Amino acid sequence: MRLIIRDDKAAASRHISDYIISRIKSFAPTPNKPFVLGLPTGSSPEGIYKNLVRAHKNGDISFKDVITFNMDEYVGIPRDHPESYHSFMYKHFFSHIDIDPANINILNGNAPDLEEECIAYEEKIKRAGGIELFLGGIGPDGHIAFNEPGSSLCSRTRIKTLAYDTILANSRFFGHDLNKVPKMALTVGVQTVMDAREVVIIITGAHKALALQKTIECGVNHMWTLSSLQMHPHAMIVVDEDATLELQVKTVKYFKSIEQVATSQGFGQFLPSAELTLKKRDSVLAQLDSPKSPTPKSFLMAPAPAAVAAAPTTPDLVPDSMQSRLPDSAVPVLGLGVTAKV
Ligand SMILES: N[C@@H]1[C@@H](O)[C@H](O)[C@@H](COP(=O)(O)O)O[C@@H]1O
Repeated sequence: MRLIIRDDKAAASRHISDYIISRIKSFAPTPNKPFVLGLPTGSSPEGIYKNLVRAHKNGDISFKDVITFNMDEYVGIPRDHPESYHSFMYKHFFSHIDIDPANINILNGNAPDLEEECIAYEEKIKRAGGIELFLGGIGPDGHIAFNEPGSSLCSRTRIKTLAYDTILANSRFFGHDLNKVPKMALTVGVQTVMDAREVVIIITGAHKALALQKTIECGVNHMWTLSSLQMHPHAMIVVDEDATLELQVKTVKYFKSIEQVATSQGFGQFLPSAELTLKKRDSVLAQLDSPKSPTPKSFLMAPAPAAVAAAPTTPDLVPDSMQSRLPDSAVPVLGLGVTAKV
């Protein structure tokens, strides 16, 4: 998991919108190979949508060959209700970009058979080839989509009763009247999110600091459903400084240094395309199976001690802020050809 820490919400949003744009561009979607994007609602992603709309208007990105699947929708309020997630998505995103309306998928909280609606949604995701990147936010209790505390970490799209905390948190959109907040929703499951090839989450504000701490520093736990991301091979959480308030200083420094070192080495959040990974795998298997290419004997031999001792230190591997923490003399590190100061 990557944790990216930015000074404030605007910078965190910018990081994510730039990242989504570069992912879509490098994927180079076509009508036959669309980019499948999972999307959230809420105040957290508003800045991201604003940036994506601006980039589209500047001619920097097209959503023509992008298929979207939204995370969730309330049950029982009209589609055109100003607080429905349909309305939210059109207001903040879909009405301002060149997406084909046929490519927009949002759960229908007024479907005659809600269970069928959920089954069909999972099937549609599968038929679209699976979600390439799922963007999400979280509730203060650590829920992802509407997967409230105690949700099964294997859950799929289904009908969900909302927790009192969530009803309370969302009442701000309904004139602070708890009676007006829908009590049920349709939501993708934790497993639906986990099945995405990549998950990117935005978390900002001190009121979400405990949820971030539980997600990152504690174990995988159904009471904090986002903690399931610890089991995802490509997860990135982007936060502002306020959201880190409950984290240990050590955790914050660790993730900051990881980002610094990775950037200095030219590794951002790099995700090779699924096709490229498969091609590489085929080529590796072919090499392993080929009698012509055994591992060269010279590679298997121990490195010459003189060469190890003479190897230069590699300050590039250590960010500037940590240079002063390096001890003084250089010694070889486990024959890796890398030396560190002691
Ligand atoms: N179902 C949504 C979630 O998907 C969202 O992450 C959460 C946080 O919203 P906000 O970003 O406004 O804090 O609200 C709702 O519960």
